[in-house]
Amino acid sequence: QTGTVAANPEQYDQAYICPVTIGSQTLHLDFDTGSSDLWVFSNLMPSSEVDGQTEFNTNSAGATKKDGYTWSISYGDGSGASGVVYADTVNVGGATATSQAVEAATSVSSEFTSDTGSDGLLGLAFSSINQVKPTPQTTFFDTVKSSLEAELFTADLQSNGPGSYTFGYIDSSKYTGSITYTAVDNSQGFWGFTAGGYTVGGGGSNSTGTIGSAIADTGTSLMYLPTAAVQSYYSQVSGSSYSSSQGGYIFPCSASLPSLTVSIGGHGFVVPGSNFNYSPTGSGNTCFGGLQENTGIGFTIFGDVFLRAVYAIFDETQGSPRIGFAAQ
Ligand SMILES: O=C(CCCl)NNC1=[NH+]CCN1
Repeated sequence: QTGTVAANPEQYDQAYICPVTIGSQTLHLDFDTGSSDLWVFSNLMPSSEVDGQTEFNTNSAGATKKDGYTWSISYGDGSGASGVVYADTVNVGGATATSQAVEAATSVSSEFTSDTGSDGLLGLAFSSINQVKPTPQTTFFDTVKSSLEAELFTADLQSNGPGSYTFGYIDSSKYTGSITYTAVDNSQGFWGFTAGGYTVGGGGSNSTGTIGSAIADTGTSLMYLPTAAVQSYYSQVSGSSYSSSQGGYIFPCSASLPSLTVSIGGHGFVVPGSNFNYSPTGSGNTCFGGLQENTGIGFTIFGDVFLRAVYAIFDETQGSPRIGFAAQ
């Protein structure tokens, strides 16, 4: 089988939300290659923590409670959720898991309550970091992958317009040129890979360092790189500065933003300057940068700001996982 589902950006491309059918309900979930739990708002939550989201009905006929199973998760941005576990049929654009662990929230943090466009998350990292106790559950991809035409999924994220995820096949209309594959280190449960040198702007190679180990994370809005690369970038943006009150680099919204080219698997991938204007700060006609320092996160994260510039293939067809990128 295969699946194809639209990926609809929230405001400022903060996250990408996809329709998922669970039993007879359709919920809109944030597909997240940086985590491994499929969790949903549910009827078990206090109404004070729900702001218009669709709630999974744990009393529906097809939902089977997994007694004694619980979960609790916290994300890199400090948000979190917790609850209990059911099994139900989950259909993503035609790819169907007949008995998928659906983690019903009993509580969510304020970030999720206020994210009114999302009814939960669908984790697409490795099942080794699933947070269900006493027994970790498989991700949707792990549950269905043996039944897919090919054991892979792809992400085509667009700026300010619908993109898509596919399961089981590569859509050759979504990219130009060839796909560059590179090995994945999933020892920490993420789609980890090694990135090489970088160049700021279209000029010659002006980078000195290399980026090193990184993760591909559709659940993170921005791109977080080592300090040297980030300082090198903003040195080319007039009027930019680090704002401790805003918690990152900002610049005049009228600033001209250079592109950033990153070498992965020996191929240079260009992130256009426009990707680095994330959102207005709300003060002084300054804008918040889509590129920020990785200090304090512990990971270099190629989030949506990068992934919008490429077609990404998350591939387990070779036995060992690999990730592929192509220009789009
Ligand atoms: O938690 C992370 C970072 C992993 Cl290093 N990404 N996924 C996510 N989901 C919601 C917010 N962020």
